[in-house]
Amino acid sequence: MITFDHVSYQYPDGTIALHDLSFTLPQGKKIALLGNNGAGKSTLFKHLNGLFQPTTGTIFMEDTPYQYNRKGLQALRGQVGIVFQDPDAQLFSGTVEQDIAFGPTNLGWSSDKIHAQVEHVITQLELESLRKKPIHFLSLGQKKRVAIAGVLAMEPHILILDEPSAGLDRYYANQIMKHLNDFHTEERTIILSTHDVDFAYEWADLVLVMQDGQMTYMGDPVALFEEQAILQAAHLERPLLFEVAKELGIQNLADYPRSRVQLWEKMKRQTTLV
Ligand SMILES: Nc1ncnc2c1ncn2[C@@H]1O[C@H](COP(=O)(O)OP(=O)(O)OP(=O)(O)O)[C@@H](O)[C@H]1O
Repeated sequence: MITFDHVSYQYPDGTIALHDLSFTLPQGKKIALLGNNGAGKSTLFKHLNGLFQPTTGTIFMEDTPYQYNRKGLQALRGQVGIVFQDPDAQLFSGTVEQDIAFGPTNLGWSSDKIHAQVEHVITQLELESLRKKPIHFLSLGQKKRVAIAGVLAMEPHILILDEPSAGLDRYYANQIMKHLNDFHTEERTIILSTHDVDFAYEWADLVLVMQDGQMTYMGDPVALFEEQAILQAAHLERPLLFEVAKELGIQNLADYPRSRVQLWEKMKRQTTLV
């Protein structure tokens, strides 16, 4: 559980990117952060793993304020893993397998555990054919998958991903989401930013909306898409499934399937019954 208490952040050029944010991110949820370009999503994420320190306000892990000294940051980064929007910001070792091993090595794990973990994520993310390849020869989408593999290998309790599917083709975007769902447990929180409202509606337990450095919504994904004023201000459209339900005159949207597969099953059942 991470809590922001009146957190603001100002870049050195004077831009205020976070305005007095106070909220708690509960443990074990799948959280989608929505917001248009420049809303403050990446800036917020960089605070979650201690890369940025608030200009004013405090961030807590459980009840303990973040410590920005070497020891505090090392402990924090064992718990909070982040995948940046730009994979070049986090890949620096020679080959794919060396890069994936880098994080677990920094956590001081035994070589057996590191080896087992690296093998596991290489298989999971279908990186066998690339394992010996130098990072700088990889395509953007391949780099992104390696960056995600490197963070998954550390098994963080809180996993943050800044637009994980941007730059990936549909096959790998779906694969990544499947692996994230497998990775998610009641103890592990996944927080990702996305511009894809359809995906957020289907996937998330909890949705956050940012606009101009402020949090304008935090709550249930179904309730969000009834909030026309918030959607308009954040330039968000309604998800297709939500629109379909509305079109069909369904009143209780909370009971309506948020997954395409469930919706399809429901429609098939209804058609057979009619
Ligand atoms: N290094 C920086 N110096 C000054 N201003 C910055 C810097 N980085 C970001 N900003 C500004 O901070 C604000 C928030 O930017 P941020 O990158 O957090 O937004 P975002 O929601 O992640 O956007 P996107 O969806 O485009 O990735 C923007 O106004 C941006 O111009």
